[in-house]
Amino acid sequence: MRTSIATVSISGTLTEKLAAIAAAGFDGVEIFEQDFIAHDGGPREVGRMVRDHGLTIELFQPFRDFEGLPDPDRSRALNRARHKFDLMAELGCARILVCSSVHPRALGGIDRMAADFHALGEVARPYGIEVGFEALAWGRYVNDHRDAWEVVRRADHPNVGVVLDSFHTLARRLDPDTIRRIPGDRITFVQLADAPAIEMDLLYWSRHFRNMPGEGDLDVAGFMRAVAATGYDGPVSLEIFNDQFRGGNARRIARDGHRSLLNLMDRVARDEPGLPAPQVPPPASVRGVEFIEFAARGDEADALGRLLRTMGFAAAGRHRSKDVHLWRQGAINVVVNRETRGFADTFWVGHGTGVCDVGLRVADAAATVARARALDAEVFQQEVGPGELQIPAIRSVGGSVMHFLDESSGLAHVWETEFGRPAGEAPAGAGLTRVDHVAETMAYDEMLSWSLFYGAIFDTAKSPMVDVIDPDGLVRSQAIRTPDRAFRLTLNGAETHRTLAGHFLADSFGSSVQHVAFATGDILATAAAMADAGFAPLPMPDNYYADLAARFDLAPERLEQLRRHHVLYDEDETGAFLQFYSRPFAEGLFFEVVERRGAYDGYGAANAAFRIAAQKRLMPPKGMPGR
Ligand SMILES: O=C(O)c1ccc(O)c(O)c1
Ligand SMILES: [Mg+2]
Repeated sequence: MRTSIATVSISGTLTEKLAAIAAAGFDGVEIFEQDFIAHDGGPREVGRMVRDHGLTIELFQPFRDFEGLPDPDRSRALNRARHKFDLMAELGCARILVCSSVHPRALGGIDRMAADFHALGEVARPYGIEVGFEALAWGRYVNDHRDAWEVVRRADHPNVGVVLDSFHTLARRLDPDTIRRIPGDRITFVQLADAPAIEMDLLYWSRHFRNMPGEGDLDVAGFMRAVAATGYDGPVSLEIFNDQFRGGNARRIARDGHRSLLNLMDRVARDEPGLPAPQVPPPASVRGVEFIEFAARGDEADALGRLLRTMGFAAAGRHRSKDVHLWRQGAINVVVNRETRGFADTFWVGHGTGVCDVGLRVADAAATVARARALDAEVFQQEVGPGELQIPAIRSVGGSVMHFLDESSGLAHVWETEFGRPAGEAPAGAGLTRVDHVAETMAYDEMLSWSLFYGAIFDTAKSPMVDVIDPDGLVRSQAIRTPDRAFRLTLNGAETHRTLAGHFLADSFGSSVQHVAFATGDILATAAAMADAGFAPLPMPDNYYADLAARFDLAPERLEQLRRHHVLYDEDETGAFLQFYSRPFAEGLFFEVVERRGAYDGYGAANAAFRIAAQKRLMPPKGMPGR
């Protein structure tokens, strides 16, 4: 499969766009006419610049308002096409996209349009140019790929085919399986884009909100499966009109695009029978969180240790050769790394106290890294000391790392090997059993990147995005989880620096884990045990409990227990959710304790605004000593 991307998808000048596209590993580009016209350099120079990057110009586009016109508009349109074909000859490009007309004088008529395309095919033939007809979702007479194909079929010209664009098909909720009846050799070109499910005008949605396959809510994989079933073997190209991407980092957007295409084609090869076998290991199956590692120093490391102790964790040993300490409870391993060399040190210097490493239990650690590498992730390796295992790892959010452990390769013995403590001998403590979820905070414009990263590498599904109201702005939250819920992750995107998440980003110098939630089977017993050990929960105001009494049918004694332990409550048709929080530590990190009842699958979004307000009350005012 040849990968391609439209220049319109990337920010910057044409020169910058091409450099970013080439660096991301694409094979080719669609030259968007606007990008060419704005460039100061002729078509031969542009053609050379593209080829110097090792790229092919797969398509020139768009050619608008061509079909169904009365004369003299019709002959003018054919003349306009000749000009473009001359230009394409100089560029070195042999495919052009003609998008369906929105011209006020266009007359429609399927045979009239077919005759126009036959005539255009005759003009294109001596140039060796292929013309592809695309149905814009808002086209005047043609706005459905089935009609575009009928025009092409009746045009019956070897230089005329159909262009399929997933956005136009899926946005109009057309059944992508109708593509299966088009012969693959009549498909000139295939464009892919996803988009978030928002009800709005089609043209506006298309020009501002498209995103990479897997970043939105459309069934781009179903669309591409249908295309693959036709036998189409030409380039597959991203065409993403997105306001955020236009202003974003060109290299990151291009890398995300490449990753999304590889991921999509891998999923298609797995799901559509009869295609060549996938080249990379399958999406990794995550079994749970094996450890959370903090980089910390001095007083902050001591304070973290005290906090863990009040939460029921036991000090479970020191690393054989390093200043690294293990805390345990239930199946939870928290590692506090105080080393002044190596990766944790680098992380600490950049971020201060924070989660530098998350260890995941996976089905196959080596295969997980192989898939991540194939999807353009950065493999992480650090020199191992005496008595240490080389555990497969990759770079993750904000320069942190993610390690992978499995049963089969002996990596499960890491605790015994490095700490002299076999797994499974942890105390029950305050009743915390496992990590429920890990919450990462990032700038809003990084959220799609990281949700694609996790979605592509791991076997996960994402929940609809939720808006969380901070007193000083909006925070968006996207949850990602494995099918069995053994691993849950939330990504929180801050739009302003005045939100709690925004402060955290500023104070910890970039994206990283802001909180870790631990699960308990009995939150009131856990809260009581922690209180006995000296734990101070995040205090919630009485107003919150008065409102709970109004919203839910809770017995007064129950409500009083929740209030006493500062436990927040939510319920829906599937079950109930109880949660309480620690007070913030270091640069705004915190812990959460949760109990899920029934099949409750959320994160207490209804409580988030009140939790954030409570946390903000504990923050020292800006400009005061201590900040
Ligand atoms: O928004 C547009 O006009 C437009 C132009 C060309 C395309 O290929 C497309 O999908 C949309
Ligand atoms: Mg298109």
